[in-house]
Amino acid sequence: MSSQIIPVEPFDYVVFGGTGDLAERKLLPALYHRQLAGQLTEPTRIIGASRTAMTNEEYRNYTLAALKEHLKAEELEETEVANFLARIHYVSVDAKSDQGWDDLKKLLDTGKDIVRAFYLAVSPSIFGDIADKIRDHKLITKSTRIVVEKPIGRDLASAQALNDTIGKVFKEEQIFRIDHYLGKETVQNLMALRFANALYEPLWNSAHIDHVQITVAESVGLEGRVTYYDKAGALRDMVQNHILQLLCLVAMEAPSSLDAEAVRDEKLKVLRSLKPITDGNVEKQTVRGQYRAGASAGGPVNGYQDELGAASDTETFVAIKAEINNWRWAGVPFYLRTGKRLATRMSEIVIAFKPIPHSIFGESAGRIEANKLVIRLQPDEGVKQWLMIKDPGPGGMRLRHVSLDMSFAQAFDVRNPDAYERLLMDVIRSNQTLFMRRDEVEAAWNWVDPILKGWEEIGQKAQGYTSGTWGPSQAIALIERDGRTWHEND
Ligand SMILES: NC(=O)C1=CN([C@@H]2O[C@H](COP(=O)(O)OP(=O)(O)OC[C@H]3O[C@@H](n4cnc5c(N)ncnc54)[C@H](OP(=O)(O)O)[C@@H]3O)[C@@H](O)[C@H]2O)C=CC1
Ligand SMILES: O=C1O[C@H](COP(=O)(O)O)[C@@H](O)[C@H](O)[C@H]1O
Repeated sequence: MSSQIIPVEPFDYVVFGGTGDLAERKLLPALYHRQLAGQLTEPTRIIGASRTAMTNEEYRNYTLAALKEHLKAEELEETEVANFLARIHYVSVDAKSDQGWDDLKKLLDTGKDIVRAFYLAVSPSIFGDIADKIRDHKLITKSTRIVVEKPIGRDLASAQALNDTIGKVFKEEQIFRIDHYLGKETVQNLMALRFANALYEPLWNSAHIDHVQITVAESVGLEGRVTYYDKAGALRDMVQNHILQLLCLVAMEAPSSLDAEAVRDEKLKVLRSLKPITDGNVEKQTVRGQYRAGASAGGPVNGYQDELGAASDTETFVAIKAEINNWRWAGVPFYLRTGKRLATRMSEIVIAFKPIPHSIFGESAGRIEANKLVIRLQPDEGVKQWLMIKDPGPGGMRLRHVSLDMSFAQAFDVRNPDAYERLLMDVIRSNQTLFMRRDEVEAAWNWVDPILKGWEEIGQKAQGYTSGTWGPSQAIALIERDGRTWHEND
């Protein structure tokens, strides 16, 4: 089964930070995949831009090396690779001086009538410089967009300042704030599951749902992003953006359509309904953790501070009991957790339904488990609905908890595209549905800021946990205090 690929109109994608990690690992491979899928049309160009001096030829070799490193050999079809490399250009540009900007303008002027996208795959500290240079060198055409990577700020004030800086040069409808989780297939499927089926929506509220769990577990550690991560920590790195976006998709009302404003209006209402976690309850409702030496699938691993080479209290794990103050969700806790160097790489959303009100089965039938809907985001994307059924056979009424499984890999014989593939093309299509609007980002910080402040004020320390486990024991206590348990990997 395959879905139809609709080509996009020709574009110039200028990737500031074209020699950086994100471009190498994600952006160039994603754009190549779109070439392979037949989605790129003539005269599309991809223009790397950063300070390093390089010729077009050298950047094509860099791109080829990135494709070889990050894609499977069978994906590198000779003709497609050659066609893709022909689209690649490079301009040495410094965000902080006038170096290279005239060259960039000259190159872009040869594609004046096509869509122009500027991707800021650079440190946020130079977003403002780049936006100003784009304006000063008159690089904005009537079909220009700008793509902004996370982190958008480190608190509400800095996010507002960053949004102001970019907003001085670009209109909101030209600004695409990436949250790559929104580009993941299963995350979009969450909307399909909720709003393309009549089955769940009547049950999707506090009358029928006991609680929700959102877990984004990583088995990797710092992965070289030491300087950034130690200043950020798990709350800023994962919760403020990805996890809150997942929470919004679970909790929002049905938007009137898939239109960007309709969807983002509904997400915003959820963010604004989150009950603040402030000094008084921050200790009870949040857990900070940091990995210590332990094991990963590849063998023994160092602790966070050994990797960092310095003492640090930055959290690499966070668990939170969040609550939403509205009619649909009053009294339904959302347990959130994310961390690095956990037992396995696994992201999932668990909708835990309430138990049946009365059992007609005797004790011999066994324990009746409450229904659960498990939406697996990665790996092994799919959906499992846990139900009670009768154990087959003549041995009387014995009940069993079993799952109806829908594995996407088995149901659809297609490659699961990387999130960036979808998002990069949505920018060209000018579709902002899967991008964050300014007010959403700021509403998310508005909820996160008091937690950060609370941690500082009460001096809440990161609890050590052994690498390769599920985080500090306090995270288990957080949910068990409420008579519930984290869903086990099955
Ligand atoms: N890497 C990842 O997995 C992710 C990254 N991000 C975000 O993406 C952005 C880029 O991250 P990443 O690729 O890891 O960073 P890197 O440090 O690997 O790359 C930074 C890039 O910026 C360029 N650069 C630095 N200074 C200037 C300047 N003055 N003018 C022009 N170009 C400059 C560098 O090239 P040169 O030195 O040649 O100028 C380099 O290409 C960051 O905001 C990060 O938070 C977000 C999610 C994931
Ligand atoms: O944005 C980020 O996401 C990655 C995890 O993304 P995934 O697609 O691999 O689940 C995380 O490792 C990184 O710290 C964070 O900045």
